[in-house]
Amino acid sequence: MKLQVSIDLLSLEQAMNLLQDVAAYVDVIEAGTPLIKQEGLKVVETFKKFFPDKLIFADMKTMDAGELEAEMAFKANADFTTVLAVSNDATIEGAVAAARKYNKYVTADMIGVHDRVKRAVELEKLGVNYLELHTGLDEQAHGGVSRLDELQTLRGMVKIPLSAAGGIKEDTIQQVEAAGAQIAAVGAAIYAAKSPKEAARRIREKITSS
Ligand SMILES: O=C([C@H](O)CO)[C@H](O)[C@H](O)COP(=O)(O)O
Repeated sequence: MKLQVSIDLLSLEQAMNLLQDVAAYVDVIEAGTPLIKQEGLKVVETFKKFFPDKLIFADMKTMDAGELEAEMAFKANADFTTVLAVSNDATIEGAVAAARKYNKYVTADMIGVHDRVKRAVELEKLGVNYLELHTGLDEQAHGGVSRLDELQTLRGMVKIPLSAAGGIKEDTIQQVEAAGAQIAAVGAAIYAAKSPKEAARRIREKITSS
């Protein structure tokens, strides 16, 4: 399982400072949606420029204009972009077309989807590369927790790789891996830790495969 650091900080400077400490422990660097909205896609370009060996994940959370927004992310050197699973199939198809054109990946973020099994099967047919089971920050603030049981269910339903995001911590990372995620996205448990470097190192240590 790959470890992704989700950077929901609000400035490129803060993000780069964080990465000096934690990049060595992660496989994927995520430019969080608020960070992209605050600073623009230059964050994605900068991450790739300074960390060319890492996969760069642009959390665009595209809801419309799928091909256009995915292309914007890939032109900024993202390896992954996200499209919201709740969006129209035409939006998903547009993002998939851009991913194929640039030979990159599109992840469908399942945030807000009610029938996740049904939508997962549809998304696989639409050609997305990854499915992200995601408990968003607002949902977490209202008691939402990681959906490990659903991760296992989806693992049995679709062949494409699964990623997990939302509230993953040092003491749950092994359950995420055991449930069948190929990527675990960890945000606050790293960037808001007293020592982000130590937190990232400990989380990395708990992952058995790579
Ligand atoms: O995608 C995210 C959220 O929608 C805000 O951008 C987070 O990066 C993702 O939920 C992981 O963050 P943590 O829950 O802090 O681990």
